[in-house]
Amino acid sequence: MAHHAASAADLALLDMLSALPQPGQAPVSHFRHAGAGDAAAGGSRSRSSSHASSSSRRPLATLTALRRPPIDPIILAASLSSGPHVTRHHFHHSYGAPRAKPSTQMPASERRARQRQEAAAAATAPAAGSYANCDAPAPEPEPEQESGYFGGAVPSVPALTDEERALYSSRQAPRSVRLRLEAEAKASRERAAQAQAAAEAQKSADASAAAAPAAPQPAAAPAPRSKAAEQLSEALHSRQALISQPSTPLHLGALPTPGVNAPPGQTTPLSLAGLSSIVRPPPLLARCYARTRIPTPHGEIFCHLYRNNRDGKEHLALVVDPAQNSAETMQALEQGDDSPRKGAARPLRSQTLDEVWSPEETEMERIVRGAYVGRLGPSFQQASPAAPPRPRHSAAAHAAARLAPASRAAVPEEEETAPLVRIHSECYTGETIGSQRCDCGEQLDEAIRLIHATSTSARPARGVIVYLRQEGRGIGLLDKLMAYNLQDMGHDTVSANVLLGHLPDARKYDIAAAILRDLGVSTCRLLTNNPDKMEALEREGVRVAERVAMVPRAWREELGAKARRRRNHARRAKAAARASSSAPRTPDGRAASAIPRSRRRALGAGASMDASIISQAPSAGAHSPRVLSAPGSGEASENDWAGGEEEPWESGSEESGDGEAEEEYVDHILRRSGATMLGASVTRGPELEKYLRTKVERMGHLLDLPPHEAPHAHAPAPAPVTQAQPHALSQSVDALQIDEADAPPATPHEHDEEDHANTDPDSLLDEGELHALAAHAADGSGAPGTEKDGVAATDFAAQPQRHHPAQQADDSDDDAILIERQ
Ligand SMILES: Nc1nc2c(ncn2[C@@H]2O[C@H](COP(=O)(O)OP(=O)(O)OP(=O)(O)O)[C@@H](O)[C@H]2O)c(=O)[nH]1
Repeated sequence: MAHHAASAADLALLDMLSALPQPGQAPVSHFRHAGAGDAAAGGSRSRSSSHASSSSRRPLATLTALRRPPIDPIILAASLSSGPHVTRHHFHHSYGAPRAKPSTQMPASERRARQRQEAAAAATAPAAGSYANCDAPAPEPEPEQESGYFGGAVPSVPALTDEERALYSSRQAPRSVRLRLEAEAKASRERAAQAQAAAEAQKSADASAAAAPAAPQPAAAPAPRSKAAEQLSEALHSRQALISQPSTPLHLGALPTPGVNAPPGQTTPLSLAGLSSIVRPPPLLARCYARTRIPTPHGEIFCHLYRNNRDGKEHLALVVDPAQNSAETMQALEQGDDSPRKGAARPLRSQTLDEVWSPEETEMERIVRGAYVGRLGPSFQQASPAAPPRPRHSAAAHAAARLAPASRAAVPEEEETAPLVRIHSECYTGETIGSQRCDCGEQLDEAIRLIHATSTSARPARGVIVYLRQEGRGIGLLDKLMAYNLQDMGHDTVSANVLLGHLPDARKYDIAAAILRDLGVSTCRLLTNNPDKMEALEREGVRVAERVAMVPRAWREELGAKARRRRNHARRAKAAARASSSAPRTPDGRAASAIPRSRRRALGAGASMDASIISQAPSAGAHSPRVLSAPGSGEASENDWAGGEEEPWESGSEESGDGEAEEEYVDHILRRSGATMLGASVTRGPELEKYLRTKVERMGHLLDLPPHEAPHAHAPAPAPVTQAQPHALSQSVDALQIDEADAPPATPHEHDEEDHANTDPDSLLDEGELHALAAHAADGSGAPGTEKDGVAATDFAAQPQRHHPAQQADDSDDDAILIERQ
């Protein structure tokens, strides 16, 4: 590097850095902010002696303006103590004789004269402290009293201790070494290429001159490599070997994630330098750190907390499978009987949880983190059989193994027992504060409920919800909140994401697949409408045997109600004719008219909500969702939830007065639906409709829009908004306004329909109904079915109450209910 003379500013800076305190004065590195005491001290100080103090103290105004010390004390301390390689050009140089620093208070004429003097001196001799002195012989030591900047004795710099050296020394090789290594690596690459070319040339020459084989060319002797280069290449090779051998047992050990609480005494191949990031990310490893039982209103689940070496987040798996705690099954697994008994599914049990993390780990420690069998109790604590770390396969290896002919033969049996799986992404707003902008809370609740609903007399419920911490489709809560503001300005979820510089969906599912693999899930029935999730899982080696649709509750309710209204109309006409001869009675002998209207409405709505467990009508296609059977409704029903066929609980309920279907409904609607979270009941509203429509129309979600949501012929689907459209925002707001203006006015008939729907007996319970039910329970005539399940109707009066337009129309009905009761 070319050396140049230091300017006056350079010197001023160096002076300040190297200013050392006079005896009895505060050291430079203290940088005390000037307080009242300082001000007083400063005030009494003479101007001539203010040099040192101006270095160690800064005027109050400057400090206040900067709000920080003038020089970072840490950097200063590091440069003062870290040794020659850091401060070579400053610390080890002689600065020559001290020179007075131009004071800002100096008269201008004096200052200019001084500068002229300095310039003349600089022109004739190398400036003190300049790089020109680098290789000059060390100057004669000057008398001590003259060598100090202040004319006083300069205390010698204490020698560095080893600890300090270790603390401050850079771990990066000096640039010269790095350049040399690079050059060597390049040269060796070139030599290898030359050798290969020579070998190929030789081969072809051999082939052409078969009769007279040419004398072998002497191979180019490999140039001797430096030790550092050898080490580097060795580390790279072992890293690559690790990655290319997916079946090598990889003990998770200390994950390279900050804050990860790794079990002690484990070493990991991942600790091989930071070189992995140069080559490619290390193999994904996910480990279950804790498992615990959570009783939910839907049933028991086991919450597993996973950590991984990819994103530093704690993801969860909610597992439903009573078999996971069976000591017998675990024993069989321990003895190497990996194959499930005929017809029985392999328990959904975390492999990493049962591993022994260190030889020092006690049984109690294992139990506390969840590695136990049976049901924990004060007098029962049994650790799970200690599993040795088993080889974990990469996604690619898993996918390859799955496609092997032997495992293909096993697929049909697997399909039968494949657990219901949902990959759910965190949504604070939807799940925790009950946002009606999305249906995330509802979907999580529905997934837990559906998994429990798979329980039959022959087979217990079995399924997993992988709860990924990918808030806002992977863009984080902050950006999601900003996306909501853009949505309020007229954008949809896709264009809002794009405007914020994200993909419409920035999520990944590799960690979800790793978690599923750890739980022993290789084939699943996936609860989703999102084709990306299915593809991602397949790519990661988890087979999606079937898609089970997630139909928004509001849509099911609405469409089911419409169909039922048509059917019930005819029925009511028949019933009215019969009513004239004999009044219908309830199972407990009361006349139907004695049942509060709210309850009758609730009973009528049963069909729609029970239809919630029936997936979307099957249609042609590889991923057509299968219809799930309703709990207690017997066999799987092929009913079209949107309305053609009669639902099982409807048949005869009006005619026979059988209260079973009604109780089933009350059980479901009051105890189960929306029981887990604030935002989990039924999500509704125009914003939700827009959210869902965007998913279907712009993100390819496999969901049929209900008739009122189907795109209007006059309103073309909005074009995708890209970052290149500067006026995208205003265009889209305009489009929104046009949309509204273009909408055909509602006919009086439509209004009738809407009012009818709002007060229709098929609609869900609203606030008034809940109050009425609570009051009914309080006067001793609690709804049958609610008490049967151990949940009093009064409990539900305390449930979060929803306000929606339908409710206003219902208010008058609620008055009627109260009057009826009196
Ligand atoms: N960026 C963005 N994300 C949203 C918005 N509304 C909801 N989300 C997020 O979208 C995610 C919803 O994901 P999932 O519940 O897995 O559902 P999905 O991807 O729609 O697919 P399904 O499996 O069919 O339910 C959650 O992380 C929400 O936080 C929005 O307006 N913008």
